[in-house]
Amino acid sequence: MAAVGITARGVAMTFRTRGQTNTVLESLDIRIAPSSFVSLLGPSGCGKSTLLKILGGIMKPSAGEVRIGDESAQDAVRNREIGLVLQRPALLPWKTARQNAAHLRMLAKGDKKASLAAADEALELVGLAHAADKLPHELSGGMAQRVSIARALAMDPSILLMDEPFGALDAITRDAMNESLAQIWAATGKTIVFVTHSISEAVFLSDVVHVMSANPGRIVESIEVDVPFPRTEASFELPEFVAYSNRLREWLHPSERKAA
Ligand SMILES: Nc1ncnc2c1ncn2[C@@H]1O[C@H](COP(=O)(O)OP(=O)(O)OP(=O)(O)O)[C@@H](O)[C@H]1O
Repeated sequence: MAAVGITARGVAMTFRTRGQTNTVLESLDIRIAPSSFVSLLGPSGCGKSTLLKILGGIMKPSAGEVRIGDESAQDAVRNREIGLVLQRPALLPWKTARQNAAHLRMLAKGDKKASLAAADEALELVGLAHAADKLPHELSGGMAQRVSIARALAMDPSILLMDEPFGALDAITRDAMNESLAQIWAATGKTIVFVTHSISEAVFLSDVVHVMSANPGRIVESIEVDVPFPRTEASFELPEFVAYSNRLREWLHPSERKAA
């Protein structure tokens, strides 16, 4: 499917639980360009995951409107335009990597042969073709997460939503996954919305980083990251990479700025 953009206007989200009202998001506007890589960065509990679900039509906001391309968010979900990758890969333990990668597409479309072909292509893209016949217990954490990315890609969504997909991985694996994801993005041109706590991950991957603050969650700054592509390990050393990281750190840890 062709990549599309997302526009959200006046989004608010209030949860009511056990008589308590919690306004998590308020008066939030965001515009995400087709084929862009956008990160939502902010402290724990500021509403990143809630915003991600609203942008992907998975959760209905209390107020405001979300458009995905020229459709309502609900229509985009119905038309299976949204791919989702979460922190835990949640693979079916009795299915091979290939069968897991094909699973959602098979459920959605019922075309076994085409689903397995799409899974093979997606596994190739995530660098896991050699492990297609392995069962989940034979995969490392990074490999399992690659399968979950392949599972989302096999659906050929217009938008890929990723909620801290590498948060449970060790630092070395995480760096490798980030390099792979940058390559996948370049190869597919998908619109990717990525939730993270990590400043360096956000700068490395994104062309726009939206910084969120808490209580209620708002976007306080949107930074276009003008670091040349393709980004590699060497990108971390570039003065502009360090400058963007410092600027984001000041937003996230204002007390450090005052103390400095
Ligand atoms: N379904 C829900 N019902 C009630 N409250 C919710 C629900 N989902 C989220 N919340 C509340 O909304 C707030 C924001 O949660 P959210 O998961 O969006 O934050 P986050 O920035 O992604 O956090 P983290 O980085 O820790 O994952 C939290 O206070 C959370 O308790």
